[in-house]
Amino acid sequence: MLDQLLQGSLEDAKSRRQIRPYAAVEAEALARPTALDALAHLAPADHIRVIAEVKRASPSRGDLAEIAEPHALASQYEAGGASVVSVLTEERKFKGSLDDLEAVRKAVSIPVLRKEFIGEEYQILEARAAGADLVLLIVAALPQETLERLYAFTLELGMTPLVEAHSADEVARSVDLGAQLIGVNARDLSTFELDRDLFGRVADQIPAGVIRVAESAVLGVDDVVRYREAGADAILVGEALVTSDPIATLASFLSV
Ligand SMILES: O=P(O)(O)OC[C@@H](O)[C@@H](O)c1c[nH]c2ccccc12
Repeated sequence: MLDQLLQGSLEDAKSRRQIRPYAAVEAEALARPTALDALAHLAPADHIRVIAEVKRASPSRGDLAEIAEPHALASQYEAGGASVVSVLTEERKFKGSLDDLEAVRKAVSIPVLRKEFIGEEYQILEARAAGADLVLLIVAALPQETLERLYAFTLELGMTPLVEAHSADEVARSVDLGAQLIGVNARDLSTFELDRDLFGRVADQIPAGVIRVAESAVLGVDDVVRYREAGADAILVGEALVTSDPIATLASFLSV
């Protein structure tokens, strides 16, 4: 499934590239104002940091919310105290788009993450051209060499890579990369199975000073407390926010 998602994202990028060639997107990316310092926004604090996600649907959970105005939702996230907004741009299964990302960028002044199945530089340039400050790099989707290349490319553009792991081995690969922001996804992107204890088992492998993000299946305050106790600096939350009053839900999470 993960491979299928990556191949789909790469095919869609290829179609866009027919219309907006590499050099054109590169020029746009380089003309953007400097990316925001996401690590500063996510620095450990006396409350948990929230990366709030604009997410319409997922292959594991189906349709979640219509979200006709992603920029309005993102503004609520910012008003509610989110540190970063994540925008799913994958079109086929998550019903997102780069247009969503651009609209969100215009609406908020906190950092914005492009959430996509990234496998080549072009997608990272597109992210920067649309105003993203961070991109997701999924360890399970990429050979280490490609991961290293895309990681370095992201840094060259002044952006922050969020490196996502789903096992002890993948956390080790993220640490080897020198990642400063590591996400542990409770959901296996190949089987969609949830492992809510994974973060707690691997958190100690992440060196001090690296920001630790617990991703997926945070539905209520109890989950936030559990992740906080296990050492999470931040959580990445989609479903719980798009299916509730986001301001109230954020307030409850930030009170932990
Ligand atoms: O909606 P949730 O369960 O709160 O999950 C958010 C986020 O962690 C999830 O969307 C996610 C984490 N890693 C990903 C990689 C690709 C697509 C989606 C994801």
